[in-house]
Amino acid sequence: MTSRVRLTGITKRFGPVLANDDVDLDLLSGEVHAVVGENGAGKSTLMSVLYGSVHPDAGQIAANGVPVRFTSPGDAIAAGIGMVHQHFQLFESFSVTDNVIYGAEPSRRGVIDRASARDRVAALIEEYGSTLDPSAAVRTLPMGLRQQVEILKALYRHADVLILDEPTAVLTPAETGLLFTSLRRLAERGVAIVLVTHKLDEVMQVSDRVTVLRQGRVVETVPTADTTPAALAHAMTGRDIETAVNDAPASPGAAVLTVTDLRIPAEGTRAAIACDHLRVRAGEIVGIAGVAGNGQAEFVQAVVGLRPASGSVTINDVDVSRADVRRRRRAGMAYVPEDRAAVGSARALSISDNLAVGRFRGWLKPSALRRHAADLMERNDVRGAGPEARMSSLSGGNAQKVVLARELSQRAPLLVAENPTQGVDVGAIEYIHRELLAYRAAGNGVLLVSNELSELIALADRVHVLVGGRFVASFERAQLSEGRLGEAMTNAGAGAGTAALTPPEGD
Ligand SMILES: Nc1ncnc2c1ncn2[C@@H]1O[C@H](COP(=O)(O)OP(=O)(O)OP(=O)(O)O)[C@@H](O)[C@H]1O
Repeated sequence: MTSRVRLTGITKRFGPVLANDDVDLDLLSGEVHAVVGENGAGKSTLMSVLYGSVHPDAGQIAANGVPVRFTSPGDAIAAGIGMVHQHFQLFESFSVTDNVIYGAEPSRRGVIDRASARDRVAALIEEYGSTLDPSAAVRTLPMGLRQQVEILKALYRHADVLILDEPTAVLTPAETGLLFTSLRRLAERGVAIVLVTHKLDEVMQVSDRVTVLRQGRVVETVPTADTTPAALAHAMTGRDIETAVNDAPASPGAAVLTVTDLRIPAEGTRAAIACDHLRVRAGEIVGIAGVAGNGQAEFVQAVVGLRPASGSVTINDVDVSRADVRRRRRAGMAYVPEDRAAVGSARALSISDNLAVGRFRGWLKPSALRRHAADLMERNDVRGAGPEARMSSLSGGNAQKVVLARELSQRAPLLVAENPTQGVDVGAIEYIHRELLAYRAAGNGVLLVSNELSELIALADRVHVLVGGRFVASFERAQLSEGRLGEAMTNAGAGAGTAALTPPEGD
């Protein structure tokens, strides 16, 4: 295999942080190359350098052996480099075709040549082996197909280097399988694929080689066949990672959350959401499993007070059915939202301010706030420039740790945690899982919504499965397995009508 793009000696500093330190990365035509590392190790920075959106302080890029300089993503795209962002950049109301061609429409005598655009997109869809309907509006598509639109956008622009940033975070297991088959096919046709991910089992499954970054430096680049997930985790963190498991007997106390007859009407393409009864008791972790987009986000919003719903919600014996988030928090709720950038944090404020939100009342000395922040950052291993750095300067995983640290430190009787380990590294997952188990052991209750079945199986005392807005099945801890949960999640059509009621547990 020949070198398609070679990065040599890439160095990038953000103030005091050395995000990339003399990094070499050689991407070969026809390989899937995984890039792994802890949160803040410099993966996104390196990819941004490759995509022309970050300018390195030092280092060179060569494309097909020829030195190039990227001053913008436009230059990188012109050099055949495509990026599939973690958060899709699509127009919801546009069709698949219009999204793919947007900004690169073929024209004939100054007029958009729709016929040739349609033909090319149809040919690409076929070549990619996709089932996409080119005229479908993107808003009607599930995540896996939206992602295909993003990939087709890059291929339409003739990309033969494809960067994918955490591409499976929002996919179902089946969609992930399809994506990997497609990636392997693209690689066989000579495309160089870079996969940035925290999921080491996926690295093992799909990649040919893997580069490990640690604190801005390359630790190693190895053939995937010559390594193991444990060895990669050790290379990333410098220590052995142990998985935390809920093995302490449950001794649940009083209910800290009771949801009864909750209803959210259907909206647009989203089905109505119904929950007849769900309860979280002190000292237990109750999981909600389901594929993203099946109503989990809306259900959580209704529980925490961000979305109106009929029915009743009680937190710690206080009826909060009509209360806003603030009053629910006062009743004893902490909340780790999935979208920590938009909902969980104020990106323009400092880390210190973000850690203090909702924690203190009255007047506080800035020095005390800073000490509190420095302490929480240290205990939670938040890697950034310091308490006064802006939240927006943190890497994704470190931003998540800040939100989690703040919410856990409230020691509220009820914690609602929505995909708390999405985008965080193996070491942080271990840490967050231990913290959630400690929260349970301290006699608090956790409602854990997660797309990761392994997370629910490791931690939850009971799991409810949500499909198409309805709770279709419930499993006690002893019954939990990937097979059972996966089956309940995919048998939506069969199960939804018959088992829509969540049985009241022990009532
Ligand atoms: N625009 C920026 N301003 C200041 N610091 C930054 C900026 N971008 C990145 N950093 C810092 O550079 C370091 C590397 O960040 P980067 O986002 O590349 O890490 P990452 O490996 O992608 O992490 P994650 O897995 O959490 O996404 C981090 O310490 C981060 O705080």
